[in-house]
Amino acid sequence: MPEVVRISLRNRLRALYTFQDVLDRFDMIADRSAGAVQVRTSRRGGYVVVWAPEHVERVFVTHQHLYAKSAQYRLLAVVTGDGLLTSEGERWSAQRRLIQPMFAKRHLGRFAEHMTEAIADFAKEWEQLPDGARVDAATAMNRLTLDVVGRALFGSGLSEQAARLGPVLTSGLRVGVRATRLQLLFRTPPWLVDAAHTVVRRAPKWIPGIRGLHEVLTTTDEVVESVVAAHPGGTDDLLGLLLAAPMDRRQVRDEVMTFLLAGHETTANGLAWFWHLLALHPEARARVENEVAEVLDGRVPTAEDADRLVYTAAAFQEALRLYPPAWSIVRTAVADDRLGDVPVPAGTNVVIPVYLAHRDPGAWPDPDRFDPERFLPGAAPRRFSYLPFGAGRRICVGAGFAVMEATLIIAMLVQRFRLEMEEGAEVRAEATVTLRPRDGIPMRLYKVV
Ligand code: HEM
Repeated sequence: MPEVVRISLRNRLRALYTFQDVLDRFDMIADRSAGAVQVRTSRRGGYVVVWAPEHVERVFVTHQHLYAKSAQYRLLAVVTGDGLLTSEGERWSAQRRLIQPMFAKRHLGRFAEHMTEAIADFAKEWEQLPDGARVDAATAMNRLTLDVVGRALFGSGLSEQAARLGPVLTSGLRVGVRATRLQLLFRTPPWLVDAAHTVVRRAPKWIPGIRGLHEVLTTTDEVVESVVAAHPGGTDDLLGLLLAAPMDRRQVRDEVMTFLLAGHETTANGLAWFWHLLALHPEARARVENEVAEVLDGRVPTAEDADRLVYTAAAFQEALRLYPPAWSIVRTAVADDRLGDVPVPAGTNVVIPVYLAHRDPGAWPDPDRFDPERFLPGAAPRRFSYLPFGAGRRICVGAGFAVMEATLIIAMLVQRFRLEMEEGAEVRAEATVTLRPRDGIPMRLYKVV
């Protein structure tokens, strides 16, 4: 008999309106052993949660044709249009073929310069602060990663434009969180999700929530259009590569929005958790500091250096294990299937709780312990138990970009600063679109030179 977990209407409403910690619910599910459970939200409604590696492989790889991206992505498409993250079928494969080479190793090397310029500017600001100044690592990393992705996209000349988008993207994400919860908890019919596009663009602004979304859409459209118009073309930033590829302006706009949205909050949250973990583990911190000093000897790092900072990159990957920014990934079955004992009729949402897979004691000995050695060369994590970037053909196209970016950020900040946790600070994870620290990561900043 498949495991069945029931969730009452009262709890669903609480989850929707109070952002009550969904992770607690995951812990409850984790007590079950089969790695696949059915969650009932009403007599007929519900979803399936799977985290055993064989089920994860089936959904993402061997039977991926039976699973489409869930309707929550269609909601996101209100903002990102037909970008790589939200499109499906032929359109998606054509775009993936064009875009994947832009994230190839040889281009990453060129992005590294934009990255280190952005990090150096950010470090200059921190250098102005008095020793022991209080900083929120989460807000700081958000600002920095938006600048990094903005420069990689538009080149350094247009990076202030990306900064204008910061607050707008944050409010867009907030609306997205509510919409996603609603969709998962109440099984919104697909026609209603599709209608959301028209409703949001045409509805009167006085309706609660609509004004915010209108602002997100108009500001982003305006900024992206002005940046595309001002771009000289023929350059090797991402926008230059997109403009040189055979795609129309609308598609370029959608991909720019996709990179901005998919490429900054995730990396920022991964880094925020990294600084928190590093401050709690002085031994690991000493190893990172020593490696950075040995490999760089005080220099600005290059893309090749990022490859040599193996312990530093491993520590970041370990932070992504304990606090995966994409804490769950959802697919919708397009035909009937079965995952172990659990029947999956067409139309069912299948949730892969990445957070749970990353703390499964069967895959990770002493799973709650921060141990970067798990990712050093030679250590082989169990397949389909490490999913910070997803898996299969829809795996994150920016994974290499993100790991290089994080490694460069860590190296350049460790060269100049040491971050300690603020005394008495309480840090709590909150599962929204990304897994973020609910009240930030309050830290104290000390200069090391
Ligand atoms: C630590 C940082 C990051 C994390 C944790 C992350 C996570 C993910 C995950 C889990 C997916 C798969 C979603 C699914 O299968 O439903 C994904 C897809 C994607 N990510 Fe990332 N991401 C990160 C950084 C980036 C960056 C820096 C970029 C671009 C500059 C980016 C662009 C994308 C795009 C375009 C997709 C869609 C790929 C496709 O469907 O073909 N991501 N990301």
